[in-house]
Amino acid sequence: MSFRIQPAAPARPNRCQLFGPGSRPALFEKMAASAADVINLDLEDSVAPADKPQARKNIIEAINTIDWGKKYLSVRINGLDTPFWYRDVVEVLEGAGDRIDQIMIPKVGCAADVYAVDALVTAIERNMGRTKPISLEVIIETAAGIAHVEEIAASSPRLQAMSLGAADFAASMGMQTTGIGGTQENYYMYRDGAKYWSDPWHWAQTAIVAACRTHGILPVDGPFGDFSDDEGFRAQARRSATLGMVGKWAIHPKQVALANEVFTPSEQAVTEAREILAAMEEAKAAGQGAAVYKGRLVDIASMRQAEVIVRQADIIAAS
Ligand SMILES: CCC(=O)SCCNC(=O)CCNC(=O)[C@H](O)C(C)(C)COP(=O)(O)OP(=O)(O)OC[C@H]1O[C@@H](n2cnc3c(N)ncnc32)[C@H](O)[C@@H]1OP(=O)(O)O
Ligand SMILES: O=CC(=O)O
Ligand SMILES: [Mg+2]
Repeated sequence: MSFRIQPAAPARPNRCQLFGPGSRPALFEKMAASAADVINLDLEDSVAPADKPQARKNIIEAINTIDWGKKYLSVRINGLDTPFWYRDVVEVLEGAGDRIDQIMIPKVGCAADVYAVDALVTAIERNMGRTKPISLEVIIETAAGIAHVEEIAASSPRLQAMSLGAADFAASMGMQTTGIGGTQENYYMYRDGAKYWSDPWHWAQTAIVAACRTHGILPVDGPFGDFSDDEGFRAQARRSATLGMVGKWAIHPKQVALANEVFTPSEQAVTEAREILAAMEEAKAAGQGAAVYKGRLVDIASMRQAEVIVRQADIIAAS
């Protein structure tokens, strides 16, 4: 227990983050027309080193000229272990005007990584007289990142979201797989001649969710590489939603509808949540802290659970 009240995460929809390489400007209009809540224009791993300068120019032009509607607009910079990141921040923030909302920092390994970017962003904002603050999101995708996840979650008031990056995470951890998210063939229990697949991403996801929820940050599931496997994507996304994550990346446009489907609470779930709240209001009016709803116990903790679902639905409805 703690006397501190857990801070709420930002009240904006973050069901799907659609990625596109900064070196493929032909995709930008399509990204803007998609149903993703968040757009991530990439300067990092989907852009070859020689293309980084042109990708920055493409992104700046796109931010300034395309109608992005209500989308939350984020640019993924290069990691702090590269010579590219500072120019990414300076050029994009100086060139992109007020429409850009967020900078995504990949491969964050400690709180000081976020501090360094925060310091640079703050200096640029002051120099430009920018009044709308830039927010930050980070990717946990290294052994150091997951080892320091809690201090990273606490690192900056600008920090709004944290994703698990399954591809780099697997590489950094030395995992014996080239699969990006989802079921891994060799990660199974064996009994009586049958295999039971388990979830190798589970513990990293729960560590991220706990750190995020402690500090009022949106926990997000990262990429699912096999974009021809809709059911695999759905299963991964449903596990993430059940664990407390609010959304998932799309690395191909066909994944956007799948993520929106999973991370939008169903009508049935919302109705049930509202009925639980009503049942508990009735119970409270009768001086009771517990009640029976559809044959099962509900009490004041059930109200908090129901409120999570109602809040998600309200945020989406208001967007
Ligand atoms: C894994 C670790 C990470 O860091 S993931 C994040 C970084 N990676 C990325 O940003 C990659 C994003 N995705 C892509 O670059 C492309 O979707 C890849 C996977 C290469 C596939 O491209 P392509 O072969 O063109 O796909 P396709 O022919 O099936 O496309 C069908 C229609 O959809 C379009 N499309 C493609 N990608 C996007 C996208 N990211 N956003 C919006 N639209 C996209 C295509 O242009 C094509 O459109 P049309 O039907 O021809 O009009
Ligand atoms: O950046 C994402 C990843 O999976 O790696
Ligand atoms: Mg990565």
